[in-house]
Amino acid sequence: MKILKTDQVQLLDKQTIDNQYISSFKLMERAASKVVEILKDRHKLYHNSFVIICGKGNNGGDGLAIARLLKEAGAFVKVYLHQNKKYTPDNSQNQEMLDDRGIKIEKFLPSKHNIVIKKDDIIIDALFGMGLTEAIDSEWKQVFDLLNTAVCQDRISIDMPSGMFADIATANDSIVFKADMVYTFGSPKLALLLPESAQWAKDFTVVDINLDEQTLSSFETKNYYLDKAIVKELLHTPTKFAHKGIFGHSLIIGGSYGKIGAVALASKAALSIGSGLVTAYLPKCGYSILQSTISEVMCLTDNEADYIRLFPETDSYQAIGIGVGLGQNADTVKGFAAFLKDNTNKAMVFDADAINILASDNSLLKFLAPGSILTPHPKELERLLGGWTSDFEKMELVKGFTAKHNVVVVVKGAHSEIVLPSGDIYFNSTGNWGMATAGTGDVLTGILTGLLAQGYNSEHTALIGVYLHGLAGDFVLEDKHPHCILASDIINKLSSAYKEILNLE
Ligand SMILES: NC(=O)C1=CN([C@@H]2O[C@H](COP(=O)(O)OP(=O)(O)OC[C@H]3O[C@@H](n4cnc5c(N)ncnc54)[C@H](O)[C@@H]3O)[C@@H](O)[C@H]2O)[C@@H](O)CC1
Ligand SMILES: Nc1ncnc2c1ncn2[C@@H]1O[C@H](COP(=O)(O)OP(=O)(O)O)[C@@H](O)[C@H]1O
Ligand SMILES: [K+]
Repeated sequence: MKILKTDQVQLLDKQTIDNQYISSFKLMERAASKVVEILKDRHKLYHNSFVIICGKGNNGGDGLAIARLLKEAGAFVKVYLHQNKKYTPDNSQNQEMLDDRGIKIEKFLPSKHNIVIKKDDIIIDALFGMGLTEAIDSEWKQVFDLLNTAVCQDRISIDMPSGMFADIATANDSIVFKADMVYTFGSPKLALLLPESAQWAKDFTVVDINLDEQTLSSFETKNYYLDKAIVKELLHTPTKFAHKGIFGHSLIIGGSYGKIGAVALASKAALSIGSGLVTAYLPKCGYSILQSTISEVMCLTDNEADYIRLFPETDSYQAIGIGVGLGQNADTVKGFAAFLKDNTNKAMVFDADAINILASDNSLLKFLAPGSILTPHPKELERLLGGWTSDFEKMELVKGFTAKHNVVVVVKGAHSEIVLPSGDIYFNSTGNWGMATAGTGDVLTGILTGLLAQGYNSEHTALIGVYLHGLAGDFVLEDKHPHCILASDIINKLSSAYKEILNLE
């Protein structure tokens, strides 16, 4: 799914109105009724009251329409409207419709408001949406302070949390509504996908309002929301004559004393995603552990007992994943550098300490084979690139890195960002906070290595792998609370993830 910029969203709204022969009022009504349908699932309409805070524009118009539809559905609503000289036509029309139905609108000024929130209320923020052009003025502070601190049942924003920009950074000290849930129209807005937005948007749902497909497909974008449709297109379908040679041989290099489990997880994940054969290369101390943990994985050991000094030959392998549990012993670091220089044509998956070693010696970066995949979590990324002042700046830095070194970087997180050498970024849509637990990154390394072994190119590998990893994590929630997820549970659900994408039972 494409992630659109503000001007594209505005054009798309306009084209939808033209091409579907509907009025802008009708489109607003469609948007409002979709939100009310979703609200019916989120809340028992009769149990709570909705306090709807509306602005002067079409975001406020949405709020007014939602108020009317909620009232018609039997909910108790209280409507506040920013007092203004001018309202958009659809906003005014919705005001009239509320008047006609005897639904009272309380007007307020930002500097002098009469808004009251009670503990059973659900706040709906419809003050500013995609029309936000500048940071909200300090005269609004007391309104937002009240809305953000009042004890209530739920905080919902329509389209965007008011005060938050959709595709540029919002300063940390800005006046912004803090939403538990954002119902955003058409496509996810870029800012909603970035970790720094979590302070204002805990979660979001994309509300499909049937915007014009033809216009949508004509838009250019560098940013995508990685969804099932994209991944389904990329998956290969093996024939009945397939043999394990076709599915490739993966090599997982890693492990040090006390960190053999990381290699076990990555190796098992590589096998479980479909690699034909998997060999693990680890220090001697890992031999018995690995062989007794996973019967299907072959094992090669270094001469050292507790860490890796000499790295293996790679000719027999179609894919290599390196770094999990590796450690940074001086001999390991030396061996790793030599190994990189010997394999400048072999695209690999780099994780954990492999990334840390690259970060501590930038001169090694030039030896990365084109098409390599690096999977840093934010701390590792910081070591690699230095700091950044906002997530928007971070994206630009990563794009510069992937273009310069011709590699794919997966910035791991809630919406892991897959950054391609072209500068295209795919934000993952699967996964949950229960995956923030030991070893889940090792599982991802194994998945990516196993996909590379099957002949997927690096870009497709990263897209498929990150999506399936998150989806498998979501399947674990069918029988476990997020706190109880173990990395190995994710491996066990890879089959469900594959089946879901291919619509198999
Ligand atoms: N037909 C359409 O175009 C549709 C629009 N929709 C809604 O319309 C919204 C966009 O509406 P608008 O373009 O009217 O804009 P908004 O309602 O988001 O903002 C209202 C107005 O506030 C002003 N403004 C911007 N920044 C301000 C600031 N810092 N302080 C004070 N005033 C400021 C601007 O003049 C802007 O037009 C979307 O977010 C969505 O909620 C939906 O109803 C779907 C259909
Ligand atoms: N809040 C979250 N929502 C979804 N996925 C998450 C979340 N937090 C972490 N993850 C995923 O969990 C994995 C964690 O990887 P990593 O930090 O390397 O863990 P480890 O080093 O323990 O293996 C990544 O794939 C990341 O995208
Ligand atoms: K809003």
